[in-house]
Amino acid sequence: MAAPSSLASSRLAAAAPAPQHHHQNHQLRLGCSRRRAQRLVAMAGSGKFFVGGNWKCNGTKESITKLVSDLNAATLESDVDVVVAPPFIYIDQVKSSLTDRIEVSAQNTWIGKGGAFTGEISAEQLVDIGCQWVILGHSERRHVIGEDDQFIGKKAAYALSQNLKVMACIGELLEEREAGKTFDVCFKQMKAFADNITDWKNVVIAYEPVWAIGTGKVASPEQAQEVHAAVRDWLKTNVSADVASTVRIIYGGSVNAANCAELAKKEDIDGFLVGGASLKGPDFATICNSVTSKKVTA
Ligand SMILES: O=C(CO)COP(=O)(O)O
Repeated sequence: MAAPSSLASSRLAAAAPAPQHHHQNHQLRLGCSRRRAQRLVAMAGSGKFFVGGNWKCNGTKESITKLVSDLNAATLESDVDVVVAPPFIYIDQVKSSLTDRIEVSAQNTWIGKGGAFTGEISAEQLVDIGCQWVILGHSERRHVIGEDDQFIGKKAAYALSQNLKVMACIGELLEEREAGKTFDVCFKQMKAFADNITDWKNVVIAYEPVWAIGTGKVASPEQAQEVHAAVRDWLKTNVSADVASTVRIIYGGSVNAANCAELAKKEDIDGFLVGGASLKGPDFATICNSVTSKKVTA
């Protein structure tokens, strides 16, 4: 989505305001709340539903050939941005075989300009091979590899400076949730991003509670909505009302073809970051097309 493409999205079209009584009628007809309708209008161009597939450290040349061919054959709703994140070594293969309808992301990048950093991949190199996005701050990088908030924030600043778009991940551990610290943890992670990001137009925030990742234990729509709304309020207070109303906040953690529609209906859930289910083309397409749930009720 280099330039946010035609927002002939029925989602936005439905929310288009003037004149006022039409706006209200649409809200009634679509069950779309006034706040959401206003937010969608404010998003003007950048507000498409967004679904990312994080393939993590999975796949072979053979399985990725099959997955790409399934994705190429899938019918995707027009009003959804779709991005897949293969392992670094397969990005080139995916770029050269996947439809342009779907953008490509890396799962990590180096913190600055490339050079003598053995084993790292730079933002410049990703841009060079046509990769448009990078996932940063994923919980597996934070908690398995040990990346901290500041390191991740600086990576975001550098990636954006090189014109990579960023999926900025946040989320609490189970013990943090149980200790009532969910908001504290998410806001602290948000602050590290906010300290390093000046322009949010190329940023999507992914809320991924760690206890829901790869566990089959999806957050309930209410649990996810509660955090998404809190993050949006945090942005309003700490960044700007404009960023709060326009940035997309997507949910990740055991999203699948069966649970995506209910989650997608929630007002502040603007899409998904999908792990396991993104390795199955038809399931991933179903999740992308859950944008249709937004059109019915929000
Ligand atoms: O970590 C995730 C996406 O980045 C979520 O993974 P699962 O969908 O496999 O739970």
